[in-house]
Amino acid sequence: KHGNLPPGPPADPILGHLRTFPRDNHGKTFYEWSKQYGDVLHLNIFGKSVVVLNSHEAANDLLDKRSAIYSDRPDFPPFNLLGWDNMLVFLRYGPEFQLHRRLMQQPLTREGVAVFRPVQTQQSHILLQNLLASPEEFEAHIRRFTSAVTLEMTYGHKVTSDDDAYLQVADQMNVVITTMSKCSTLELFPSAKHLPAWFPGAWFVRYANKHRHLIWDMASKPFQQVERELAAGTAQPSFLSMHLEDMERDGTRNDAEAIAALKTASAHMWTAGAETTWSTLLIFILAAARNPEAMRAAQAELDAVLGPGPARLPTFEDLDDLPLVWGVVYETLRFHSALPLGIPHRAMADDVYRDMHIPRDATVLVNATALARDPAVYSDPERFWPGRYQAPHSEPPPTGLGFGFGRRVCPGRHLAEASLCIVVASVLAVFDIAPAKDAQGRDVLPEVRFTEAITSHPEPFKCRISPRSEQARRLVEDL
Ligand code: HEM
Repeated sequence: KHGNLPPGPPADPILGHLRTFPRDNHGKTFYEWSKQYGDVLHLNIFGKSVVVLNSHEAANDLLDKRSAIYSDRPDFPPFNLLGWDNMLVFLRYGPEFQLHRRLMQQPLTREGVAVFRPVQTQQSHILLQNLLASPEEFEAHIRRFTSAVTLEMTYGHKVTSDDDAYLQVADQMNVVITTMSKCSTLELFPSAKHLPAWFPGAWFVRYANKHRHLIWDMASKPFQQVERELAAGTAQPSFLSMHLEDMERDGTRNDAEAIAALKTASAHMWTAGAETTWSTLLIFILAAARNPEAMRAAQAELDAVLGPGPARLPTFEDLDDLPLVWGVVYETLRFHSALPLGIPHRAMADDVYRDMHIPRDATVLVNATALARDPAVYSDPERFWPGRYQAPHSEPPPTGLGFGFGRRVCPGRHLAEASLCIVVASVLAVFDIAPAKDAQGRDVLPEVRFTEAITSHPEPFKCRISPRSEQARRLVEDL
């Protein structure tokens, strides 16, 4: 009655695509399949429909234009076990979703996030100092940047040393997030518990039970501290303090349900924002080490705006004059997404698209690898080319493939873009990033290898990060 399901590779009559479902390289495999079968693919996993969208057209048509029926989420058993099912990212579409979405979105508008600029600027300066002192530890320094920025933006808590108590809880949270995000795409399906033994086992059940208390440490202790600081009049402006002050004003401060939602939303800033921003900044460093020419063009632009040398460090006010720095940020998002298959959506009703039947309850994935190479949108897609977003080429920024679609689009995208942009501008202003050298002094280009999970980041790699000039070194030393 609804027409045929979208095409896909041949399926086993009983197991469906279970054996064909790629165990790694999901994005690349789906992309290859899409060239053969079309941009909308259908897979059957234990009788459950999985639809993979491989073009901007399909993603926009379904997730944006028909968002009224594509804004639900499937269940996420591993994360439910952790007690995270009441976090926005995992919430089913409905009134609770609306409440959490409002809480997240309100302070994080394009204009609203400007209040966090001093925190991002200060922490980016600490990042520069750390990179100068021990450049080979860039991964840890970037981790510290995202942790400190998230803690201060969410709770107004300033990290002043590595022994900071909240930083330690945050570090533990980071480990949990990284470990849990190793759940493969297949483990996200409720049918995962029926998977045969050759699939990764139910390791996450034990792991989740052991670590579920952490999120409450993260949610409760800083929350109480901000309440105390507000009472004493010493609270720094933060996501949480701004919301609590608003609630005081509209008389909802004693509404237990609203307070519980706010506590969860604050902890969620962490689980949703820190890992993704860290991964994306590592992807930037990898891209920079592999594409020094592309970076030199952005560095020339920085010198023109800041004065040669550079004469000073960039500020947020400079960013409007730095289209190539934005180009590097956009190319980083396009080069590899920290969420290569986005976060799964769920179809809330039967639908027909281009004569194809999309069944109700189908899990709908967006394949960022394919969108990054969409011939209708990007020319010469394998080339890392920050200039593609400027006139006369004016290719569109990879907002959808980076931050998602429709009513579930990432509410932290303006905050994330601000962090990415100020770090990329500051790092490129003072450092050259180059491939590591082998024993014979030859360049060793870092390989393009990423971890395979819900979130994804580069496998450990080496590169050289060194000051661009004596003036650049002094600028960082004098911070
Ligand atoms: C570079 C950094 C980031 C990237 C690449 C990223 C990407 C994404 C993507 C692809 C989605 C899925 C959208 C969809 O379902 O269509 C998402 C959702 C989400 N992101 Fe981000 N994000 C980043 C940073 C942040 C930050 C800093 C926050 C903190 C406020 C945040 C909060 C969220 C939340 C709460 C959701 C779930 C929204 C919902 O289900 O309605 N993200 N993000």
